[in-house]
Amino acid sequence: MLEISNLYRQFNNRPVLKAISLRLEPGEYVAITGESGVGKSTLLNVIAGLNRPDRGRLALDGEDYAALGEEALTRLRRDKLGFVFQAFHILPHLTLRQNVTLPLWLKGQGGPWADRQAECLLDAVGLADRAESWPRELSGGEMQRVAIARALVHSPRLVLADEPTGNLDPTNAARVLRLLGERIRTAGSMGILVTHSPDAARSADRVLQLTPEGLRG
Ligand SMILES: Nc1ncnc2c1ncn2[C@@H]1O[C@H](COP(=O)(O)OP(=O)(O)OP(=O)(O)O)[C@@H](O)[C@H]1O
Repeated sequence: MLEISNLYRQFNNRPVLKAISLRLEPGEYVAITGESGVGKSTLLNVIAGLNRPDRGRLALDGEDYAALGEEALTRLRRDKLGFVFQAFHILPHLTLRQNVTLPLWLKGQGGPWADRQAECLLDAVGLADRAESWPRELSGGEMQRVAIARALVHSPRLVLADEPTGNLDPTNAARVLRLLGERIRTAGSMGILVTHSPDAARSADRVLQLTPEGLRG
């Protein structure tokens, strides 16, 4: 379960996140929409433990972030989170298969089994025949699909996806949204999708609106 209560975060004395509360049960998948600059990416970064809140409680499966040092937070991120960033963060010196396998390597799960998981995910995002390609050979949308495959390969407890269909055509967007929803619901994990797209938001179970006053919906 993800529990967020009364979270605040400001930058240079300017409040960005104010009184944010959210509770996600296993198997739940929500979309967060809201105006540009309202703090959606900041909220995902705080939930990912990449950014500490100024106030408020944040706990994943009962583990309170405030009680975790940097090393423990890194471990939580590695073991329990799958993150699709707006700037994909695909490693240029690894092939697509290696990029997608990376979260499994980091958990100490390498070898043929891990390769098969990566191939399965690359297939699911329509890139089965590109496993040995290098990131420099990819289009923006292909890169985005690799990032989604990598975020899901280790069956994380919580998937955080920041505008994951921003660079995709309607067919691939629908494919990726279906994959995200299916994986989260069948694995009983949790998902937060940040998007400006009403179509993408509708693919989640609930749509929440981030406003300067908090999360509504
Ligand atoms: N490290 C930082 N230092 C200072 N200000 C920041 C920092 N990170 C974010 N902000 C500010 O916080 C506000 C929220 O940014 P954020 O990227 O979370 O918005 P967003 O809702 O995701 O926007 P968009 O929909 O345009 O991607 C912005 O005004 C941004 O300038």
